[in-house]
Amino acid sequence: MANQAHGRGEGARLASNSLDLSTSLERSVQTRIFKIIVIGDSNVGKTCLTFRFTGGSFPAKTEATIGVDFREKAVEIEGERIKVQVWDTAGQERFRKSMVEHYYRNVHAVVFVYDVTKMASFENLKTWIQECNGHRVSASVPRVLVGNKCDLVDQIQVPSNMALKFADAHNMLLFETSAKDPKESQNVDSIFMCLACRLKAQKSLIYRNVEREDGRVRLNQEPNPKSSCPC
Ligand SMILES: Nc1nc2c(ncn2[C@@H]2O[C@H](COP(=O)(O)OP(=O)(O)OP(=O)(O)O)[C@@H](O)[C@H]2O)c(=O)[nH]1
Ligand SMILES: [Mg+2]
Repeated sequence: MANQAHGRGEGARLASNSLDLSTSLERSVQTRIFKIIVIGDSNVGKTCLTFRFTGGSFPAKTEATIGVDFREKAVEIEGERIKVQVWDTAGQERFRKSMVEHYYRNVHAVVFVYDVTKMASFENLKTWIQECNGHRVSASVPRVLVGNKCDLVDQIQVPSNMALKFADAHNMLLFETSAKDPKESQNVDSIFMCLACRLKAQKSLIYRNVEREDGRVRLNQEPNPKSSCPC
């Protein structure tokens, strides 16, 4: 009797263990990773923006990025857990040249950053876009423009309307924000959340098209019309 009870307990434990294992396997298999690169001149605040998004604070001190720093954040969009992998790239030519190929390989989205208090960093965006295009980044890869350091209100050199015009001409959304100002942290989050939402919707559309070709229908892959996308 005791054995039987023990046997049942063991069986139940085994079943529950294998259920746990399959659930966690399923979860890890299903977690999609979106690679987002952050590009722009040195000193515009790429490291601070990525730190604000993934760590929730403004770093007390930063040094010029060498090569790349990876930061990851798991987010949940419409019930799906997604890993946003942010590639914080180096703005200085000498610290990036051996890495450039890696930045653009299999990239899912691009964030171009300029400093609103430094006109040169805005003018250089043309060069950054050229570099991106030169690495055969597909037109379907979403791109956004970020004007950082808006907290320095007395020093602004790049007017919003000029930035908006540029963003429109390049089919990008514009975010003007500050990595430093805690009141702007939600705005910083929405840069990455907006891209993650777009990528999720894009991939859902791809599934749907493929399945139509197969002659099958899976309604649960349809994009949600009541999307919680922040943009
Ligand atoms: N006032 C203000 N300063 C900022 C902001 N973001 C960054 N900074 C400052 O700008 C400087 C450069 O920031 P980083 O984030 O290291 O710049 P970066 O673009 O990563 O530079 P590289 O790694 O060399 O490409 C640091 O002194 C930051 O404290 C901001 O929103 N407001
Ligand atoms: Mg940096």
